[in-house]
Amino acid sequence: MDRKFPDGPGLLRTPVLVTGGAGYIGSHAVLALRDAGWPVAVVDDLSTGFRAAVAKDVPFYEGDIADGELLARIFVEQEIGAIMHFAGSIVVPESVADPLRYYGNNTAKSRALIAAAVAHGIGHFIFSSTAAVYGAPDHSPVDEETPAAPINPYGRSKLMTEQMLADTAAAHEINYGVLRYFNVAGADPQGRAGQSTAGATHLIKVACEAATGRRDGVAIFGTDYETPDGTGVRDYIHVSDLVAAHVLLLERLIAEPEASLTMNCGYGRGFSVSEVLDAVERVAGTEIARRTEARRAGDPGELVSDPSRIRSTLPWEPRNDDLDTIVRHALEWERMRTD
Ligand SMILES: NC(=O)c1ccc[n+]([C@@H]2O[C@H](COP(=O)([O-])OP(=O)(O)OC[C@H]3O[C@@H](n4cnc5c(N)ncnc54)[C@H](O)[C@@H]3O)[C@@H](O)[C@H]2O)c1
Ligand SMILES: O=c1ccn([C@@H]2O[C@H](COP(=O)(O)OP(=O)(O)O[C@H]3O[C@H](CO)[C@@H](O)[C@H](O)[C@H]3O)[C@@H](O)[C@H]2O)c(=O)[nH]1
Repeated sequence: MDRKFPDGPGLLRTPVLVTGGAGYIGSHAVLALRDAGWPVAVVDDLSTGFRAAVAKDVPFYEGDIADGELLARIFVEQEIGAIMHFAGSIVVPESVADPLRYYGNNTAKSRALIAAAVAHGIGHFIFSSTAAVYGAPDHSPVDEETPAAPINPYGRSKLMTEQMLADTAAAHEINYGVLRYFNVAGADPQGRAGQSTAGATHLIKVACEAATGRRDGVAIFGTDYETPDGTGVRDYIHVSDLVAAHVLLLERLIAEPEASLTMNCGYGRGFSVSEVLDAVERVAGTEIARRTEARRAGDPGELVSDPSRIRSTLPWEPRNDDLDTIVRHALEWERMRTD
């Protein structure tokens, strides 16, 4: 069997390099790609990821996305034709405290990766961007025409990479897909992957750790936002639906090599911090101690996607658009933890 044509002639499944494939979202992307028959390789420096998150039979390269020699070797050895770029630093308050680290790891190193991709004729590039590029919009939900106006270094570090990609695709033989994720949560419904991040800061993860006794409780960062109950509102998307969108986007980029796309990735509805904690209590069947703290630096009050573009562009049918399902899968993963 030709590994690029597992179903015979038709869709060319070029080998895909997944950067950050040992991380939370990247490890789910590896599963989704393999489930759909794509050959995959991973590069990850294991700074926040875990070797065990990547199956042993997936070619794994431990190293940095800015290491040009390593990338050149991977591109040749694995006959890479497309990149899904998940590697990066992801914590908003950390980016406020240490901005240069974020501009280094998210912007400068993405530039090195994009340069290597161009130099080696890689045709397609999918980038993990973020709703944080919208900053604190004065309306909700936000569509992609909403001017990007990030309010923290994390969002700015990602927006610059979006801009580099647009300029690069205009000048070179590469097309790209930018997906602006809203809040990613949950775990593989089959229990093959989940979020293992040490010292996680994401609300659903933190709440699940509290529900399983790994934390004393949950701090609610701000109860004075202009939202219905005063706590922050976000659009939580199940990680498996998110990575499914990546696979569809890749097919689209290959089918239409002249076209590049920037799309929100969310469900288009928001839940407040209090509603999320209620859901975790409901699903876990246990109470979570809540304490109120001041707003967190760099946090907008409400961020909800308008998903019209992705819904009209890709044949994307989310399967887990339900807060309790997201929480249930996250909790199941949490309960399987052995560390
Ligand atoms: N989790 C979310 O809610 C969310 C929302 C919007 C966007 N994103 C984006 O999605 C991507 C993946 O996020 P995640 O939640 O899986 O985070 P994660 O920390 O679990 O995964 C990131 C992975 O990248 C690796 N990595 C970091 N810097 C690297 C480097 N220089 N070279 C090689 N590997 C490196 C880490 O070891 C880790 O395995 C990030 O780019 C993030 O900005 C995440
Ligand atoms: O212990 C906690 C953690 C979070 N929150 C609140 O919960 C909401 C969600 O916070 P969090 O889960 O930390 O996500 P965000 O800060 O919204 O950022 C996430 O979502 C962004 C896209 O919206 C991504 O770009 C980021 O990488 C990702 O960290 C916010 O209102 C927070 O203030 C709490 O009240 N207590």
